[in-house]
Amino acid sequence: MEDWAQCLDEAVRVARRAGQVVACAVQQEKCVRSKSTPTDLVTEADQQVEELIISTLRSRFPEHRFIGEESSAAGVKCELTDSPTWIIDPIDGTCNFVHSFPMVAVSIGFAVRKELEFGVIYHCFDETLYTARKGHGAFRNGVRLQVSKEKDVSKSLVLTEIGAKRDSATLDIFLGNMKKMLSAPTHGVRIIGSSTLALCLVASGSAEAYYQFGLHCWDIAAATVIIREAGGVVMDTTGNTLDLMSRRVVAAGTREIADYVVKQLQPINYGRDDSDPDNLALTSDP
Ligand SMILES: O=P(O)(O)O[C@H]1[C@H](O)[C@@H](O)[C@H](O)[C@H](O)[C@@H]1O
Ligand SMILES: [Mg+2]
Ligand SMILES: [Mg+2]
Repeated sequence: MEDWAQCLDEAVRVARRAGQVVACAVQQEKCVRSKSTPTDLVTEADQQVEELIISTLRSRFPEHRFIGEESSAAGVKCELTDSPTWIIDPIDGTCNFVHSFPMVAVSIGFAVRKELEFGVIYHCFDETLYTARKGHGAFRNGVRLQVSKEKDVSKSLVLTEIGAKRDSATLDIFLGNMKKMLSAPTHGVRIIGSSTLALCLVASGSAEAYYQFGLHCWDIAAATVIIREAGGVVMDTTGNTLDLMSRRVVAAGTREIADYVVKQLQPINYGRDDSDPDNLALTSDP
């Protein structure tokens, strides 16, 4: 039985270090560019922090593989194999980072034989550390986490994120999905600009559900372990098993709330993280 505790310890160390770099960089002048769309932002800090994380981990674990948001943006193939693989979002909430809006995290997930083994998410503004290892529970600053056990959707708070596509057809579907949630009626819907921190709020029992089309494997990986180890469910937006590379997710404290959310959603097609670049044309149709 492999023991990945050493890898988890290293992930915590480098996440904290990366988080401190982000917390310093947020006060500096930023060079902002866009990637897939004008609202899909990236800064030099995203690239430098990813380089810091990957170079640190690669020096400790040279035989491991790495999937990073900014490496993928630079053309490195996003491929999950059976090898021990680190799945990294160096700055989750880059738009928030650009605006100094205090919801920004470093997310480091780890998978072996395509199974998620542990996740670490560090909230850079308030130094909150979320950790979870498969079979060992989920924690926030060392205190065990428990999801909300609410089954009644009319007593639920639901979180989502907008995603990068802002064409009219996509926005109609996005707003239609939000209208379905608001007219359930749920207590409310919140968008905080960081999918990983939103998912950690579900793991903490501070919200009952999260759904999104358009996030990536590096947004989902670490948070999935944290929610599952806090007693929650993470699945595909069809209600089937989670597909880490599918760019879509539903997460909830209870299966009942997850199933309700799944039934309301109209899909938005963002393609896949592991599709070839020439398949990206598929993502033009919502
Ligand atoms: O690019 P970063 O790492 O900031 O991640 C965000 C995505 O860019 C958004 O599309 C998505 O909607 C979420 O806000 C996600 O956190
Ligand atoms: Mg990011
Ligand atoms: Mg992200």
